[in-house]
Amino acid sequence: MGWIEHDYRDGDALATALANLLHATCRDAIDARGRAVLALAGGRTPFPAYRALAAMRLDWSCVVLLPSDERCVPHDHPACNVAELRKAFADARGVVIESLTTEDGDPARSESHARRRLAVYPGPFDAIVLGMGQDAHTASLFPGAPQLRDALDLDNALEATRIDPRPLPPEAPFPRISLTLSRLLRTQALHLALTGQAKRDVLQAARASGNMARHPVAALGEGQATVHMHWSP
Ligand SMILES: O=C1O[C@H](COP(=O)(O)O)[C@@H](O)[C@H](O)[C@H]1O
Repeated sequence: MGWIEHDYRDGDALATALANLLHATCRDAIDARGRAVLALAGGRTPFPAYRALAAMRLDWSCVVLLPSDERCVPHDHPACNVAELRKAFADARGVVIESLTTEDGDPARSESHARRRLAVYPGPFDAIVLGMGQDAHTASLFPGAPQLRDALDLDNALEATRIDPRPLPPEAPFPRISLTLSRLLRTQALHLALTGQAKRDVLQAARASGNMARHPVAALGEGQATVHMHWSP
């Protein structure tokens, strides 16, 4: 649909603003439907916002969180996104945190597991928060992955897919499970959180090229939801 850019003076301001937006989203969804469902990126960037959100008052037993993507590692591995989400929301009593992977992180079993869990939440997400890597991947839609083409196909009815990044990113060299583009875009609100000028430049180049195979993040503009880009230096 379109992109709206929100610039903040620093990471704290970004975290506070994003946490306030997500809090309002959850409150409204709980009032309207009795439940809020959020999909949340892993990595490092959005965690200050998640921690700020977790400290807010909310009927957390009415909130469901799902990772946007996951590394295929055992759940006690330091690179596991859902383990980091569980830590960030440890004080949010009653919150339900779904996992896209099996406990052992086996890629094939995790892909089936993710599809089964997603089928429990057929409606649009109330909000999704995404991040972006320096290579323009978002969720785990990595340029060069053999599964990328199908994962970006908006007619693909599958909601989650295994992704094998090529080359494996050195900071997290694992196969992944990612929501597909069609599932990522089925959301009432779409937030993309970025820090640093280098990532801003990558996003600008991605949007200018529109080449989704090289810059998967550019595909976020393909849906009905406005992409709210939250950036701080
Ligand atoms: O591997 C991943 O990377 C991206 C970006 O992470 P960041 O640490 O640079 O913020 C993240 O959005 C994604 O969920 C994660 O699996």
